[in-house]
Amino acid sequence: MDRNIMTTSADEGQFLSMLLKLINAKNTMEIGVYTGYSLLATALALPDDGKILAMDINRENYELGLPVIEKAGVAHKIDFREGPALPVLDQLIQDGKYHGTFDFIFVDADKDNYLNYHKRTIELVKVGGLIGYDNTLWNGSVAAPPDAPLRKYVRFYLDYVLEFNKAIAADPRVEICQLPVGDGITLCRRIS
Ligand SMILES: C[S@@+](CC[C@H](N)C(=O)[O-])C[C@H]1O[C@@H](n2cnc3c(N)ncnc32)[C@H](O)[C@@H]1O
Repeated sequence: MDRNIMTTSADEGQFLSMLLKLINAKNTMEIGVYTGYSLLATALALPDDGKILAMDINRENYELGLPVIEKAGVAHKIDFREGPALPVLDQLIQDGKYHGTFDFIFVDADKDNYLNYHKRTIELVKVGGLIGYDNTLWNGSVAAPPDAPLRKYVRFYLDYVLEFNKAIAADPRVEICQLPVGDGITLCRRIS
């Protein structure tokens, strides 16, 4: 199975929930929804008037998990947009009024676009706010020797993940912390 369509693990869901409560997040974004596991964890952790702008190229998978979100009574917090996330982010930036407005942005979509997402999310998250990038340990492959046997999809995205990890570590606009939760989550706190 393509790792791009697997769900966040239970420990990541618990971590997200705890984190969002700790930072009193209200206005959030999720890039890469799939069937909505991390979306549900986020929606449950936000206050009743909290918001999640959620994007995915596939609405069908989102709708598969939607009854669970509805049953949990948190669907009203979600604004789901079907389609590639980059044009939506560009639109928000162009609009102007969304600059520095998000408390938390969770990125869990196409790994080859993480740097493109970062160029945009850094403008949209508030100073002091957090961006979480999922899968930055990439099945442990980021620390594997060059000749390690890797599954095809892991090998395919490895260079993108390595490039992203290097770039984010050198970005003076954020302080980062890479956590060994699930498949690795890198938290970036915008500092300027
Ligand atoms: C790993 S899954 C997301 C899992 C979800 N966060 C969870 O925890 O259950 C990645 C998702 O990213 C979506 N995706 C891939 N490329 C995308 C793009 N360019 N824009 C928006 N979503 C995309 C896929 O359709 C897939 O549903």
